[in-house]
Amino acid sequence: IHFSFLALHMLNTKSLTDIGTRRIFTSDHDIFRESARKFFQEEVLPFHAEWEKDGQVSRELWEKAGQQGLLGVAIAEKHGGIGADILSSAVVWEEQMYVNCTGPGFSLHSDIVMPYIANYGSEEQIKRFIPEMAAGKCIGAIAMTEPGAGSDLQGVRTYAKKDGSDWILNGSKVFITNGWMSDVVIVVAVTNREARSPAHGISLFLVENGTKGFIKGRKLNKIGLKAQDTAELFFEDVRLPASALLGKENKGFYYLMAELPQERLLIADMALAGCEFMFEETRNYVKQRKAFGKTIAHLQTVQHKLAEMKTQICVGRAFLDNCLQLHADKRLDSSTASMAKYWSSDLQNSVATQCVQLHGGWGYMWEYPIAKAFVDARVQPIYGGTNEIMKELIARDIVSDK
Ligand SMILES: Cc1cc2nc3c(=O)[nH]c(=O)nc-3n(C[C@H](O)[C@H](O)[C@H](O)COP(=O)(O)OP(=O)(O)OC[C@H]3O[C@@H](n4cnc5c(N)ncnc54)[C@H](O)[C@@H]3O)c2cc1C
Repeated sequence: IHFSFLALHMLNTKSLTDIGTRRIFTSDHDIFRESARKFFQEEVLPFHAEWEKDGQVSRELWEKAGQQGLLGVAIAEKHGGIGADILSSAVVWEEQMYVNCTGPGFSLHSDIVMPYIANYGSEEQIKRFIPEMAAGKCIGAIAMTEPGAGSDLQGVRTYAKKDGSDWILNGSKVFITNGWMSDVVIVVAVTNREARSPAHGISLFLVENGTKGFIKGRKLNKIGLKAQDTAELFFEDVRLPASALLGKENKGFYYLMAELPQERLLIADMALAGCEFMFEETRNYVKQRKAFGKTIAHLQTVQHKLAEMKTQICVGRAFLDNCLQLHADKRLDSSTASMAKYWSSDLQNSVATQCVQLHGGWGYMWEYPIAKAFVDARVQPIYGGTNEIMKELIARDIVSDK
C-alpha cells in the first residue's frame, strides 16, 4: 500500500481540502479523489442553481455518475458494485461537500440503500437492482419515517398484510430523500401486529416505481437542500409478490439497527467536510473584504475566530478519520458512530453560523455559497436519528451493566 506521500506533513497543509494530506488514504484514494473532484466541479456545480429551482437534479446526472464509477463504490464487484472500500465512498461524500452541492442523493443511494440490498437481498434481488443502481439507471430511497413516527421507529403504522403468498401494503411515509425520483424504495412496514414488541414485527420491502397503488406526493418545500427531491410517499393497497420481501420476515428492525451506524458515520463525515469547505470559503472572503482601510483578515478578533474554528475542525477531523478507519476495519461500534454524528453535525452548525457572521450581510444572500451551506447544515442534527437520540444511544452504553 502506498500511503499519501504528503500524509506525514498533514499539519502543514495549505488548505483543509488539499488532496494527499490525510493519513487514512492511500495514493489510490488520492487518484480517485482527483477524478471525483473533477466530476463534482464540472458536472454538478455549474448546474446546481438550476436544480435548486427545479427541486431536483437531472436523471442524466445520475447516469453520468454511474458511468464515472461514483455510485455503489463500496459494494462488492461480485454483486455488481465497484468493489472499492468504504474510504473510497468517503472520498465521494467529501468531494460533494467541497462543491457545496447537496442536491444529488448519491450517498444515501450508494451507502445506505444499496448495502441493504447487497447484505440482505436474495440473489435475484441483487441481480435485478445492484448493477442498475451502480449505473445510475435505478435510483434508490429508504422509507422509514412516517407523519406520526420519526425518532420512535417502533411506532410505524405502515402495514403489510399477507394475502396468500403476496403482501398488501398500506400506509404513508414522509421526508423521503430521493423520494420523488426513486425507482426502488425500501419500505419499513409492520408485518406482525401481535409480536411481543413492535421491533419483532417489522419487515423491509422493495417497492418499485410504477407499482399500482404506490403514489408519490409532492416534493417537500424545505428551508435548505433545495435541489434534493425529498418527498412524501403513499401506499394504497399495493400488492407485492413474496419476492419483494427484503431479507427475512419480521427481521427488519435488526437490519435497520445493523445498518444505521454507517448512515451516521456518513452524515458525520459529510458534516466535517462541510466545515472544511466553509472554513476555506470564509478564509478567502476575509482576506479580500476590506473595512476601515484594511482587509478584515487583519482584525485580531477575526483571526482568533478563524484560529478557534480551524482547531475545532482539525480535532474533529482526527476523530472522524479514526472512525472511518475503524469502520474500514469493521470495528466501528454503534455508540461511537453516534458520537461522531452528534458532535460533527453540531460543529457544522456552529461553524456555519460563525462563517455567515464573518461574511456580514453578504453571508445572508443566497448567491453566496456560505448562505447555502448555512441552511443545508441545519438538517444534519435532525435526520439519521436526531442528536438527542444519539445522546440516548451513547448514554445507554455508558450506564449499561452489560
Ligand atoms: C431533509 C430530510 C430528509 C430525510 N430523509 C429521510 C429518509 O430518506 N428516510 C427516512 O426514513 N427518513 C428521513 N428523514 C426523517 C428523519 O430521519 C426524521 O425527521 C428524524 O428521525 C426525526 O423524526 P421526527 O421528524 O418525527 O421528529 P420527532 O421524533 O417528532 O422529534 C421531535 C423532537 O423530539 C425529540 N425527541 C424525540 N424522542 C426523544 C427522546 N426519546 N429523547 C429526547 N428527545 C427526543 C427529537 O430529538 C426532536 O428534537 C428526513 C428528514 C429530513 C428533514
